[in-house]
Amino acid sequence: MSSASAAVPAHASRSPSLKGRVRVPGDKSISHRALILGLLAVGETRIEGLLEGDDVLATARACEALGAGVVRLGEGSWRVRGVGVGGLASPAAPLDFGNAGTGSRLMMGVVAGHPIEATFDGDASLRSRPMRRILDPLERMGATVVSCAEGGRLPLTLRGAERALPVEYESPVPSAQVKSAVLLAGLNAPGQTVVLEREATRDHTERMLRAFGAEVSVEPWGAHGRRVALSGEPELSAVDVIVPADPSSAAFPLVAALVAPGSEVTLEGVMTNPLRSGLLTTLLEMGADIRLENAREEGGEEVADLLVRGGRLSGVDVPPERAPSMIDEYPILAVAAAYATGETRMRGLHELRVKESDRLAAVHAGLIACGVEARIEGDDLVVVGHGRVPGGGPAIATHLDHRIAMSFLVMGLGAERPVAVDDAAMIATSFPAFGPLMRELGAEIHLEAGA
Ligand SMILES: O=C(O)C1=C[C@@H](OP(=O)(O)O)[C@@H](O)[C@H](O)C1
Ligand SMILES: C=C(OP(=O)(O)O)C(=O)O
Repeated sequence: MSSASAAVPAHASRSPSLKGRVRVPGDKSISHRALILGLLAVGETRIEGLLEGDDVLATARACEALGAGVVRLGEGSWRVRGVGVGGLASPAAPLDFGNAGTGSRLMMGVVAGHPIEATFDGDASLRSRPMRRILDPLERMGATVVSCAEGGRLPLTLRGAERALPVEYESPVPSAQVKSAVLLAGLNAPGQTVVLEREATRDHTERMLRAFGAEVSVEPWGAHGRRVALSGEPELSAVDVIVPADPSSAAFPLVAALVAPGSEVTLEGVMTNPLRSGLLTTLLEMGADIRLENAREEGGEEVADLLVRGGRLSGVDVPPERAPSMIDEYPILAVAAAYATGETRMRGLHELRVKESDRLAAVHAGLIACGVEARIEGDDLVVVGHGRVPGGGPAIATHLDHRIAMSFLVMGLGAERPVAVDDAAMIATSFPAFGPLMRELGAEIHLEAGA
């Protein structure tokens, strides 16, 4: 459905020390959720610091199509006039989610809980991603898949339940998107909807549902998991949401400062929610000089300023149970590992195969193209760092994946020869100001067409 936009080739070359103080844009997960809960609440939700990336803008359009009044007042400042749980209308046209897994999957949960019908579509990357993990629990709650592409993929038409049923659902995959879709469907079901997760995943939906007035209980479950229970049919009331800076975007200037010698960079107000902080834990284990300053709370989330200084890194073993707290950060961790000394083994990365691209394969291929020693062993990625990266290979294939593009551009900042990527256009999905922000710090990153 989304027409393929023209590719934007880009390259990065060895840069002087990075210096400065910057704030990366608002968190993508929280931005999607703020709009969606704004749609489901009664009254006007005021959002400050919304990420204005393509993924989130697609969710804003979908909220409008389902009945919300959505207005942009200024940079990051948005208002959503909601229709309330139960008040949604069938959209007149298919909902185009572009590249966004989170937006499409969470909205499937919303639609599943209402007696309405909607068609979901997206770009070639989103059309290739598995949706059965979402559809299985939603069908149990009473939704019907009217039509879909092979294997339950997009384009897909979903008819929501006439009367949604509460479920107790144990997700076979560690996924905040699955958990969130079930909870959002459960909003319009009587009684308790329960999600059991063997490994705790990001908890923004639970936190925000509470802030909007829903009753949500969270208890430990198993060795690393949680039991999340929502009381259905709450009246959600509009609140003000302040979106903290996205740790998954901060990861790029953070690792850039670590690999460009002599760098000193401060990243302001980065969210430090423990369920999003696996990269920070891992980099500290590798010996990175990162200080958390001015720790505080913003909009119901912990945040801190991160002061990062370049220096030596050592290889480490990253345990599989850490994966949910850094699932989107493995591509950029692989870059840090390439500049480290010794072997880094990242364990249990099966979920990386079903992101915007097969990130395990894409990262491995990119590392090899940059002259870095790396191998895949089962679900593990092993990177053997020698403290230097040759670079200079063919353009890295990014497969419509923003994080692959940004990771390999950061790779180029310390490499002996420039690193090129075939297409940086998708960076606009999560971090539209990546190029200008990195250049402000002194990074030699150049995107064609002035992006
Ligand atoms: O819930 C969310 O906001 C997200 C959950 C994760 O996906 P999974 O739920 O598929 O692990 C993550 O990769 C994605 O970028 C955002
Ligand atoms: C996996 C990601 O996002 P989504 O699933 O929303 O496409 C990501 O941003 O890295």
